[in-house]
Amino acid sequence: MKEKSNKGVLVAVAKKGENDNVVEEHLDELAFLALTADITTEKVFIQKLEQPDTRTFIGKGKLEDVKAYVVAREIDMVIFDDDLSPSQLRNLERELKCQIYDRSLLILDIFLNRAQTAQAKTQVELARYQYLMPRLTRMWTHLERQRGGTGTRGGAGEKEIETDRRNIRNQISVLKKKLEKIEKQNAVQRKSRSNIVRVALVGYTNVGKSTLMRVLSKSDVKAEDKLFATVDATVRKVMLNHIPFLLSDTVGFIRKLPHHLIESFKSTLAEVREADILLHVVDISHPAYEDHIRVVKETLRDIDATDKPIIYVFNKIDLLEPEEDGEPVEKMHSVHIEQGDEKVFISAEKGINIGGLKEMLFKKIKKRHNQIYPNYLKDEYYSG
Ligand SMILES: Nc1nc2c(ncn2[C@@H]2O[C@H](COP(=O)(O)OP(=O)(O)OP(=O)(O)O)[C@@H](O)[C@H]2O)c(=O)[nH]1
Ligand SMILES: [Mg+2]
Repeated sequence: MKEKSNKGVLVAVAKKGENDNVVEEHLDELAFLALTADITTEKVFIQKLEQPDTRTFIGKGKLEDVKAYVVAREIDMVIFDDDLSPSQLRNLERELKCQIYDRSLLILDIFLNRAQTAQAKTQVELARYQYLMPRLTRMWTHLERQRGGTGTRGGAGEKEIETDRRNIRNQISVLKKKLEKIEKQNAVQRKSRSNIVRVALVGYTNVGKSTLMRVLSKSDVKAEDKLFATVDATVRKVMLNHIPFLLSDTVGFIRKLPHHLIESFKSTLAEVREADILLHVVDISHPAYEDHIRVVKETLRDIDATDKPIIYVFNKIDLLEPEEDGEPVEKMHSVHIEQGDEKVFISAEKGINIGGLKEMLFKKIKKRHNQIYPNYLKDEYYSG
């Protein structure tokens, strides 16, 4: 649809005492998010501050720098790494006179573009309206007009904003009802599958979940070097030795995933919540993989998906530098996981140690399967 990608500028506040690497890491991720949304990063502005400025997020001097750059280079959007308050958003919009994004809105936009099923689409729309509700400004009407939504035309005065607010409120309740209906249908479907072992792939975004899904289920699942390639849940039936199980692939997690989004994705994430076994996929070649593990664990707690056996699947080992003597790097040995959980090192793309993973997974599946069908092996013996 777009002829050329949008030009963007990233802005972050480095809090006192915050490690430079961490700030850089977060900005790299933000640039990757921007790229996924078809925005190229032209420049990055970082300001060291005790606290973000309550009025304009960054200080006055820095804001002038950003403004000068935006004008000189015809920048389309300025993206802030932290979420902006409604008043910060309004002030920045007035000062910079271009589209202002924060992390949440960027993620919401990406989800909106990627959602395929009615359920995912409805969930994202709901989350987006809930996010926009307190932030109804000129920007909102502008955004809505761009995507042909219900925004008011022309300049948005208080009266128009009030009308928009009423429209959104109506939309929110319509979407909620729609979701309830979809969720009821899905719950019935899930119940009909309750007699089969269920395994869910979880993990940070872009770690290789869909690639692994494709390897394990020998199916054609989309994998891309972009964030949030997968937004909808996919479920496949897979046989391992003689035991069938269901494998689900779903949306990846990220730090500061907008709260509304997690809320409204709870029904998609039911696949994870109701799974018997989790495969927590980690990109061990990523410098921030430990942070990623932490974020995923927090999100799992958020959606009540704890207390399940977990296999940590450390993926992309092909990208690690081997040590001189040919031993895998020390990193692989130093990874700590909780007692009772297991870990395995693989490369989904290069097909390294998939056998090892399958063996580990099979043991867990068999155990669960025997709980569901205590007589299964006996039956097989008699029928065979
Ligand atoms: N080098 C290497 N790249 C891999 C490996 N596994 C996956 N990839 C690449 O990593 C990128 C992301 O893979 P996906 O399978 O889409 O990751 P995902 O976790 O499903 O990502 P989202 O759906 O966006 O959350 C793709 O470019 C894959 O080709 C691996 O073992 N080694
Ligand atoms: Mg995926």
